[in-house]
Amino acid sequence: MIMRVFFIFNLEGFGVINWLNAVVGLLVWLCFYRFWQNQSSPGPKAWPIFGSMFELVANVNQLHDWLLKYFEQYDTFRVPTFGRSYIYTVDPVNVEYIFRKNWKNYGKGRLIPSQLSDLYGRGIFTADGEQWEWHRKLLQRQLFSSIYRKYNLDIYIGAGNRVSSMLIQLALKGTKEIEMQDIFRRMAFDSIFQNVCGVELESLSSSFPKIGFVEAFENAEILSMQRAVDPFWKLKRLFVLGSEAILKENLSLLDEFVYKIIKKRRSEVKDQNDSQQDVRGDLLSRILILSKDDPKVDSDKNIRDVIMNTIEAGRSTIANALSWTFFMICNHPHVETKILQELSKVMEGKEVCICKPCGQGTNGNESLMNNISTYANLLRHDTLCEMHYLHATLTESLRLYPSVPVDAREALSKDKLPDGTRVKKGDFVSLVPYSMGRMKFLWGPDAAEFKPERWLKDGLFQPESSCKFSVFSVGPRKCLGKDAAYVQMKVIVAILLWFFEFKLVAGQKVSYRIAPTLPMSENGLLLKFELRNWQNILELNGCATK
Ligand code: HEM
Repeated sequence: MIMRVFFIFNLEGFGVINWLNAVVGLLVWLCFYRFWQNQSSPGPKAWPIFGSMFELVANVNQLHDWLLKYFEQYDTFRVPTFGRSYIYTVDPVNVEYIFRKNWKNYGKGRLIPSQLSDLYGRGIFTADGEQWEWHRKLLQRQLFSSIYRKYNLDIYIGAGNRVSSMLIQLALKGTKEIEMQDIFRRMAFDSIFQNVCGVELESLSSSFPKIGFVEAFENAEILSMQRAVDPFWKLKRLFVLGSEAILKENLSLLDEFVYKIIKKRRSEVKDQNDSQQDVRGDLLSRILILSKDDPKVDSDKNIRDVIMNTIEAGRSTIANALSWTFFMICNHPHVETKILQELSKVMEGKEVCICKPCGQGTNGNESLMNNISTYANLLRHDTLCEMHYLHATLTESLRLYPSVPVDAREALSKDKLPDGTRVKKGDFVSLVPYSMGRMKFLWGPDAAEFKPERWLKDGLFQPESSCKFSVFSVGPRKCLGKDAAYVQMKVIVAILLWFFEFKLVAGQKVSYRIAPTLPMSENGLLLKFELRNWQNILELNGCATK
C-alpha cells in the first residue's frame, strides 16, 4: 500500500532529509493551524502546542473566578490544552442541548472514570450506558419511597439534635468560637452513612473524634483526584509506590468495612419482605429486600459501588451548602430575622414550648436538650414544606455558592453546539453553575447580591428552570437527592437558628478551595455562638408563651 502511494505520487528518490523536513513542516503547520483555530475561538489566549495551559495553571487556585472573568465576555468559550479542549458554557440553550437533548453524547467518558474507579468502581458517578441506567433505576426506586423518606427525616432530626448537644457541651467547656464547616462535614458524613448503611459513625462529639472510615474516604478521594495531575500514577499503582501505596491502604480499609456491613445485612434481611412492620429503612437493606430478584444485586461489588457513590453524593454537597448558607445568613442579619419569623409562624400552635427560655431555668441543660428534641420532632415533611422563606434562602445561597461549581461531561463523539461551537471527541464540555448564578443576563443587575426574596412571589417559593438554576444539574442525569438535600438542610437550619445565635468571627477571610465540590478554604468558617436570647424572639413576633 505504502509503495503504491510512493508510486502514484512519484515519491521515490525523495531522500531521507527531505522526508524529515516534510514531516517537521507538516507538524509545525498543524500546530499553527490549531493555534490559529484556537485564537479565533472565544476564550483565553492560546499558544502553539500548549494552548491556554499556562494561564489555566496560573489561575487554578481561583479557577471559578477566572472562568467568571471570561464569562463576562463570552457565554461559551474554549480552553485548549495539549490534546483536548475544555469548553465552558453558561448559555441555557447550550446547557439544554448538552445535558438534555443530546445527553447521550456527553457522558462520564473515559478519563475521569479511569482515575476514580478504584474508589467509586463502576457506580453512578463514573458509569455511562447500561451500567449507569442500572444504578439510577435502583437508587430512584429507593430514594423516593415513603419508608426511606421517613427514615431519612429521623436521621436528619437526630443529626440536628446531636449538633445542638455538641454546641451546648462546647459552651459548657467555655468554648465561644467554633469552626462550623468541620461540624457540618461531620454531620453530613454521619447522616449519609447512616442513611445508606444503617450504621452510626458517631463523629459528632465535642471531643472531635477521628473516625477511621471517614479519614480513609477523604484521603482516598484526594489521592484519586491527584491522579489527574500525576502522569506516572498508573506506573506507581502497578508497583504500589508512593501516593498509590497510601491510596491502596485507604481503599483496603474502606472495602473491608463496607463488605463486612454488606455481609451482615444480607444475613439480617434474608427472609424479610417489604410488608413487614420492622423492615429497616436504610438504603442497603431496602435494595437487598426490594431488588432481591435482580441478579446484579447478588454481586457484593455492585452493592459496594452503590454505597460508595451515594456516600459521595450526599457528603460534601450538604456540608458545603450549609457552610455557605450560614456564612450568608451571618452576613445578612435581616435574612436571619425573617427566617426566625417564618419559623415561629410555622411552629405556632404546635405542641411545644418554643418561646419559653427553656434551659435557662432550674432544669438547666437537660431541659434545654429535651426542648430542642421536642421542637426538632415537630419538623415533619408537611411543616418543612411551609417554610418558603427558608427554602428561598437555601436556594439563593446555592445560586451563589453551588455545591458542584463545575459540572463536566466528556464528548463521546464530535458535535456542534446550538451556538455553533465545535466539539471534538474527547473534549470536556462543562456547565458552570458558579458563573451561571452570577450572570446579569440571567438574574438581572443585582445578580451578585444575596436576595432570597428573588425566589418568592406572594410569600411562595417560585422554582426556576434547571437550565438557568443548574445547581442540581439538568436532564436525565440530574441530582437524585435534591428533595432529600432540602429536607436535611431545612431541618438543620431550623434547629440551629432557633436555639443558637451565630456571628462571624471578625477578621477572617472566607474563600473557596478548589475541589470537585465547593468547600471553604482550610480555615473554614469561624463563628461565635451562644444560646439564643429568647426575649428577642418574643419581641420579634409578639409570640404568646405557652
Ligand atoms: C445541596 C446538595 C446537593 C447538590 C447541590 C447536588 C448536586 C448534584 C449535581 C450537580 C449532580 C450532577 C453531578 C454530575 O454530573 O456528576 C448530582 C448528581 C447526583 N446526586 Fe446530588 N446534590 C446534592 C445532594 C445530594 C444528596 C443528598 C444525594 C443522595 C442522597 C444526591 C444524589 C445524587 C446522585 C445519586 C447523583 C447522580 C445522578 C446521575 O448521574 O444519574 N445528591 N447532584
